Amino acid sequence: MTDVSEDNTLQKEESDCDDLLKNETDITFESLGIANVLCQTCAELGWKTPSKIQQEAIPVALQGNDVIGLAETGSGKTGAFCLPILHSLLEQPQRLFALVLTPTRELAFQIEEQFKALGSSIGIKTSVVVGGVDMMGQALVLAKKPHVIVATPGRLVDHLEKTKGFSLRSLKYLVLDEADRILNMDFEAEVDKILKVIPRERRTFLFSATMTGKVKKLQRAALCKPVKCAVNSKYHTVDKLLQYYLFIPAKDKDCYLTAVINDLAGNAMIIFCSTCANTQRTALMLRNLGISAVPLHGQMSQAKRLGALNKFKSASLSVLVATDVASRGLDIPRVDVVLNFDVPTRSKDYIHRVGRTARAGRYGKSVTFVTQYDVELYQRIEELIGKKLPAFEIQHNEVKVLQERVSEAQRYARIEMKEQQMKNGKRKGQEDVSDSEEMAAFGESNKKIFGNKGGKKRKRK
Ligand SMILES: Nc1ncnc2c1ncn2[C@@H]1O[C@H](COP(=O)(O)OP(=O)(O)OP(=O)(O)O)[C@@H](O)[C@H]1O
Repeated sequence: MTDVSEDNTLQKEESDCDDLLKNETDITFESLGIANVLCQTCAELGWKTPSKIQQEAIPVALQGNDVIGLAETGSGKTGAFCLPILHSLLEQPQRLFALVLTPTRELAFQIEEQFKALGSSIGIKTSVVVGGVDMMGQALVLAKKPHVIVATPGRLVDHLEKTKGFSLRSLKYLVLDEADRILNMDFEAEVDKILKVIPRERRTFLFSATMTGKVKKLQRAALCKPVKCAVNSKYHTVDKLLQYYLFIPAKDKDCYLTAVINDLAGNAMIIFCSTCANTQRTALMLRNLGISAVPLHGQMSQAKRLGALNKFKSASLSVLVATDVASRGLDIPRVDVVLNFDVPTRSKDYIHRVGRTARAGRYGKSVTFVTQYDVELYQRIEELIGKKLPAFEIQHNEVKVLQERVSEAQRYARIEMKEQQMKNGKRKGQEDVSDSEEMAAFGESNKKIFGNKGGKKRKRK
């Protein structure tokens, strides 16, 4: 469970809450109709007042409507669907009460945490059903009939088809979180299968920071007279996010990345790359420069994925290099900076990626690296968000100075990649290099290339 009051140096000047969480009309969780016992838990979590999307969606949900919730990243959408479900569960206790579908495994665990935290006083039983984890263990947990299941669609379908005695015929609530993504990620077939085996008589909630035509399609298939609760226009980024672009020659990308990391040293940052292979290569190169970075991508084992994320969350390392597997929903309050090292090919992913910072009223910064090959993609992003971004200021001559050390680090990274490929016997770009001890040791031994400058805590800018 995250704590919005957690300190974050970049955001010193922030107030306790921003417009998204501000309450100018004395609206409280009580006045929205939420049961006292749950209001008490909100207070204990430091949630003084409902966020705007919560103010909009909770009463509509409590009246028994289907809801389409559209609000900025980090604006409390999870609470907006958790609380009405928990309230309803209190009124009508039942096992296998609600199902939440999410596009990524990490997000599933995070949403479960939120249910557990908000439902701690009412003895909620939850279960996460995601791929990459033993089916048998999950089947045993499902046999105990939790109140709430948070799942990725593929694995849930596996259980529906193969696990004896498991059925969702009594389900009362279905939530599609990051709804547009679930469809984009070829989950459509799985979602359709799930819809066929759950009752028509249920409430359905769709939530996302971005909506697509495809969601409207799903809306037609699964929703019953939904009420749209939209806090902002379709493609909005939060005001406390300072967004920049950096136009650079493609051949100097790694040098510029190193320079920007140095420039922003001391901040916790997520670097987004487009492919698993580049994620891995970039993390290796940074480690070889003495910057403590770990990769997070879909070709890593689930244990390593969670390990990388937990290390980053616990502040034991400051740089996470990730694919879009980390772009949706992850709520890590300490993220100060997002670097789009590769421009996202799907413009909407930009909104979700940069939304990993500047959450719940904090400040944040993002820099998108644009090379001569990315201009069109980048222009599409500016069009989508409806603004022209300023250039990130950097001393270009200082970047050149890094060339030699970066080349050396690139060379070591290439060797490491090859070694891993040979070890794993997989084809290029499919290896599962992550933050293994082995790799950490390699990074350590190569700190001499760069000293520890990049990884060292420096005064934040
Ligand atoms: N009413 C509230 N008061 C204070 N903090 C809140 C409140 N509601 C939610 N939060 C906190 O705000 C943060 C962001 O919430 P959440 O992860 O639900 O955002 P989101 O809108 O789902 O974002 P994304 O679109 O990126 O998934 C979390 O740390 C959560 O605990």
